[in-house]
Amino acid sequence: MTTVVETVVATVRAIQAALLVVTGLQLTGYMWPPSATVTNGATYDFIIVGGGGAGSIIANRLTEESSLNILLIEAGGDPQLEAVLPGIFPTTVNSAVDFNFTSENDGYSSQNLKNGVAGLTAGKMLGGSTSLGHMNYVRGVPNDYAKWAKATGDDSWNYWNLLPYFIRTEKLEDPDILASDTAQFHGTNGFLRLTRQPSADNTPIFNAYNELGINPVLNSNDPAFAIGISEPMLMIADGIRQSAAEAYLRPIADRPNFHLLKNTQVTKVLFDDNKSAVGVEAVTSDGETITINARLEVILTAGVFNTPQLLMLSGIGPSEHLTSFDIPVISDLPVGQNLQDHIPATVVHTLAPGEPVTAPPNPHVFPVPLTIAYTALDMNQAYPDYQTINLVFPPDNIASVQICSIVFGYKDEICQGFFDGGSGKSTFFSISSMVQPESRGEVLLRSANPADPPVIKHGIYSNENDLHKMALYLQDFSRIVNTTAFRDMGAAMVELDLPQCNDLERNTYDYWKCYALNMSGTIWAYSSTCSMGSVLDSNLRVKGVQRLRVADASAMPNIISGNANPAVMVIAEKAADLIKATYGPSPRSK
Ligand SMILES: Cc1cc2nc3c(=O)[nH]c(=O)nc-3n(C[C@H](O)[C@H](O)[C@H](O)COP(=O)(O)OP(=O)(O)OC[C@H]3O[C@@H](n4cnc5c(N)ncnc54)[C@H](O)[C@@H]3O)c2cc1C
Repeated sequence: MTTVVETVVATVRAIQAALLVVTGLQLTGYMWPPSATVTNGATYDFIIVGGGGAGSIIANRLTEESSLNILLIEAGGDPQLEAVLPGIFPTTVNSAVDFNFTSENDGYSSQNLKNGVAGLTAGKMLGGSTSLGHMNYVRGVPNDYAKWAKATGDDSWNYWNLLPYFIRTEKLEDPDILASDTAQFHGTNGFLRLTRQPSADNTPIFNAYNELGINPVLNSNDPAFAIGISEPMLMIADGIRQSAAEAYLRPIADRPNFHLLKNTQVTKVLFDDNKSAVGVEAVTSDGETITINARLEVILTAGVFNTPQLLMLSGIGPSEHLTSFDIPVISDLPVGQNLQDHIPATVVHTLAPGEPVTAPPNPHVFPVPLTIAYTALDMNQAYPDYQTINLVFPPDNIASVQICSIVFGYKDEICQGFFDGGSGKSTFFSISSMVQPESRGEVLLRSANPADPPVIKHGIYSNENDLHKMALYLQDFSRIVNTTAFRDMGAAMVELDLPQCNDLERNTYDYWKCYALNMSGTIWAYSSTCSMGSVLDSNLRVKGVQRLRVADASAMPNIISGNANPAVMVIAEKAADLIKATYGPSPRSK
């Protein structure tokens, strides 16, 4: 007999196939800048590789200087309907607009995920992962950025010096926050429109957290906020996803100095004898290999997995690893070596029928009521230990299966267990993630062929201390079921059949440790594979070579405790300023 999970997965696959057909109609084509005609041997002042979260911003800012000619090269094409409508993000996973990377099965962690691996989704289209991400906008705490300043030895990377960049990016449209004392920390004239989606359904959740000593917070981007629960800002406005493509590329479509080459994969950065980056090699949509010259700089913004792969293919990386693929070494650097990710595990509670009442689905909004809590075992800490994303699903709602099976990639029997356990009731779906992991993974070359995906060793729980801490965090979170607010809603945790943990007494440290080890995958906050301080200097320049920068999520020295994208945006905004400062107002004279 076909299970609910199998039916839902088959339905999503059918929707994806239908959307692929709709793609041919190019319904969203009018929204995006057209592709330029770029001939073999053409020259631009700057070449930006990757039109995602960071690359779109840098393209926007550099083309503000009318004397500069900018080429942005993007491996994917236009974001289609599923990437524009915020409510149907699960249909983008494992589709044509996802690079579909996975971690390697380490035979240890993530064993209750399909094939024992985490699905490391990465967007392949204009806007990159911001065109398929989950649109939450939480910057993290000043302590995160203090670590950046320490790692780089450059105070310009601390939170307070980055604050003008946060402000510059934002166009906050939430009336409550704008009327509050914390409005001073936000911008209203930037490109990125931000809203919130308060819901009465979250009230019991706030009450439960309050009982645990975790207070409701209006603004999760208040720099004084480290511990608390809030309805976060969302990168959604007027029913449209505010991807980097929507926010930063659409408005510059008509700039004559902006050139965009879509559906083209850069395969190598080219250097002269002085180790100066002079251009790139790329494969166009019709399979032609071309070279394009950069008069001033090449800027890599291909994301956490592709940027290190591209660097290594170009001779920049760990020398022994490159030599094993007969790649001549130009600069021996620990590229790919510092991969970090939040470490999440999902717990589901059922609520009594009718508790709470949720609105019908609407593709223009975030699909369910959402809160994010930041918690620490030591409540006096200036930074959180773990984050819990709380989603409330109406009874027998298949969206919960989509999130479980497609987005998180849990095995069918796990998602069926969640679904059956919640039958006839609303469910409270909580994803608790360690936000300051000590574990590290790595990105390696699979071969010297750019068409082969990189080897990604996710590395979660490679540091045993993380597993110990995660057990404590899940045990800490489990207290919620005993709050009056949850008891009033008849809440009960859904018991899963976890072969690895079934012999352990429920709710003990050992049980949660087993649960964490087997239920943890990814929450897509990956960062730091080409970190400032080791691979890059604090001006985002690749060490040991000239005229080459990296300015995407891979540049972070360490992961931040919020969502990744706000941090990526400030890196990109600052990169643009650094580049403008280097080349001055008349770059052609340099
Ligand atoms: C499923 C998911 C959910 C997320 N949810 C959130 C969230 O709720 N909030 C949040 O803040 N962050 C979220 N993130 C993270 C956020 O989207 C990323 O941190 C951010 O997009 C990273 O920006 P980037 O520029 O480093 O990479 P990307 O945005 O991934 O952009 C890289 C771009 O480079 C292109 N590219 C790659 N290789 C090449 C090549 N060789 N040649 C040419 N182009 C190339 C890609 O196609 C892509 O467009 C999420 C991410 C994912 C995957």
